[in-house]
Amino acid sequence: MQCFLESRDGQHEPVTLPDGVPVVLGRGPLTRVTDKKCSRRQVELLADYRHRAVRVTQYGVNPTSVEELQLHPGDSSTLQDGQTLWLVNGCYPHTLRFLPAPKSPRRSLLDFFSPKRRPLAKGEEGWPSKRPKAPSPPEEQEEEEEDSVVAMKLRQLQEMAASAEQAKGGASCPLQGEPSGPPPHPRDSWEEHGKLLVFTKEGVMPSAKVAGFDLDGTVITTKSGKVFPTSPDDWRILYPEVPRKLKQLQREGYKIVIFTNQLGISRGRLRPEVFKAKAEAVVEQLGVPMQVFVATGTGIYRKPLLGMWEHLCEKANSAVALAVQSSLYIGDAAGRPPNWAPGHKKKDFSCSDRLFALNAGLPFYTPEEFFLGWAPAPYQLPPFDPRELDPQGHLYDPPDAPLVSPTPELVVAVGFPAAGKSTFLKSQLVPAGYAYANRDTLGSWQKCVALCMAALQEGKSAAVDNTNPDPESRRRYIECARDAGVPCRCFLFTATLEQAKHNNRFRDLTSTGHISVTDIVLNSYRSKFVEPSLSEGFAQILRVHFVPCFADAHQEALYRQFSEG
Ligand SMILES: Nc1ncnc2c1ncn2[C@@H]1O[C@H](COP(=O)(O)OP(=O)(O)OP(=O)(O)O)[C@@H](O)[C@H]1O
Repeated sequence: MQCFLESRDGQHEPVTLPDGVPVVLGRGPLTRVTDKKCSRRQVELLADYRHRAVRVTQYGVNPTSVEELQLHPGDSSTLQDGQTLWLVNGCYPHTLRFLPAPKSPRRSLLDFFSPKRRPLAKGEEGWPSKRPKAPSPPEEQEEEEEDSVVAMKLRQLQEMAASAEQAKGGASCPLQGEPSGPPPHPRDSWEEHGKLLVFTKEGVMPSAKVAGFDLDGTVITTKSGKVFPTSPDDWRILYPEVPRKLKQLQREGYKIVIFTNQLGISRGRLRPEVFKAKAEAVVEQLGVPMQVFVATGTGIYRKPLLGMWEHLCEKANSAVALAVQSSLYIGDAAGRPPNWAPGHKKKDFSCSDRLFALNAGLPFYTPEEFFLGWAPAPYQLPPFDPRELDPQGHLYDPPDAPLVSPTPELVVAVGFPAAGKSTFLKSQLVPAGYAYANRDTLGSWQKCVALCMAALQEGKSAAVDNTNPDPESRRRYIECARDAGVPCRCFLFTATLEQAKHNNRFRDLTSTGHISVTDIVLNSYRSKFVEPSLSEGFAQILRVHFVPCFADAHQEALYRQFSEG
């Protein structure tokens, strides 16, 4: 028996629903849904093969429907074989299919899977608006025929995955749910993907359920008692419970994976061979086949960013889809405050493990909670939460002020580096004809003043895109506007220091040609900052808020991850 959720409008390949393993679906690459009304974690689906049904639980804000029944957040309902699930707001219909062993198809695959059907909205002709009638024998036959075609398509995908693996010299890896089951990893191996190293121990099995662990402070600690190891063999297993618990997880079908940040490697403080030998020795001592992901530098692989997790999902689990809600992640960088438990005086050095789990949607535990059964400790998340930014938020205050002036003016930006000044001015003012002055590109503030003066004399407006933290830096432009006889407005960008740091990291990851801003530069802005005031000579001060807007879903997914612990 196999169970699939099939996109009725052919938007994506059928999603496998393993028996008893919760699968969370929503906006994202799996469903190809980009609609913001659909949460990334819209519904949880739990298949029950014995009753040929799936329990649907809504997590998202907007309604998911099971046939005619509209759910609310937290509601659950049962989806039966052949029934339709509308992912959100009556859109994105999916049919539940339980398949017996595949039969040989009587129809071409292409008949069923292509050409792509146009997405239909709920109620539109061609989609059931009511529960389907009890199938009569001919309908049953028709359904069986489609079923076998779906099954064959899946088999074909499996064969493609297997032959791709073979072509790479790896083992053939059937998709999850096939009777033969994926084979274990044949031999110990290391792979390198830029700033990512991956060790796979002989015998590792792919699985939908992953038990992920941080390394230092979670699975091992130093023998010396120092915070940092004093030599390559300065390590020991953190708690005696660790190997026992890992073996139990393995017996329960979890794949054990370690995710570790080792910035020292790219900083030249730790030789990769030395760390590799240590990782292999730790795995050996734990006595369980596992994978070890090592982020050797900054960038997308470094926790809390999801590069390592995504690599596991996409390239290192033999095409077996991961069930995030049934997986878990354990780490000691959990944002716990000082004295979080008796005898634990120090606060956690960071929150990056908890944030990594939050970014991935993984259930999270500290080592003490997981291995020792302690009660959850208090913790603090960073002050800036990229998940909370509202794309419908209002852009500036006061809201009744004109954004663009019909008569010439000079606009002076004030804000942290990476607050979003250039993006805003280039998208809002430059298209309206404002000349644009930026010290980074022109080279000096004198050249900025000259460019503004020239534009104003031509009867054009101008905008100055510098941080301008204090009255002295702003005065040059106020005087320039006064000399030209035009008003000068201040656009104060309200993004906080924490958000500016996040934006800066995002910019480093997504664009080239901009020098990364250091914390020293950001802190220098903060210490120089003097709130702009009308008394400096501004005609108006507009407070400009950061309203997120992204080129595509991939960029948004990256921006909305916590990027530093
Ligand atoms: N509204 C927005 N939505 C999403 N991302 C944004 C938005 N505004 C800016 N960003 C991103 O934030 C980063 C910093 O933005 P930007 O370069 O505009 O800042 P800035 O204040 O001009 O920086 P600097 O002073 O260092 O030149 C960029 O990666 C940009 O793509």
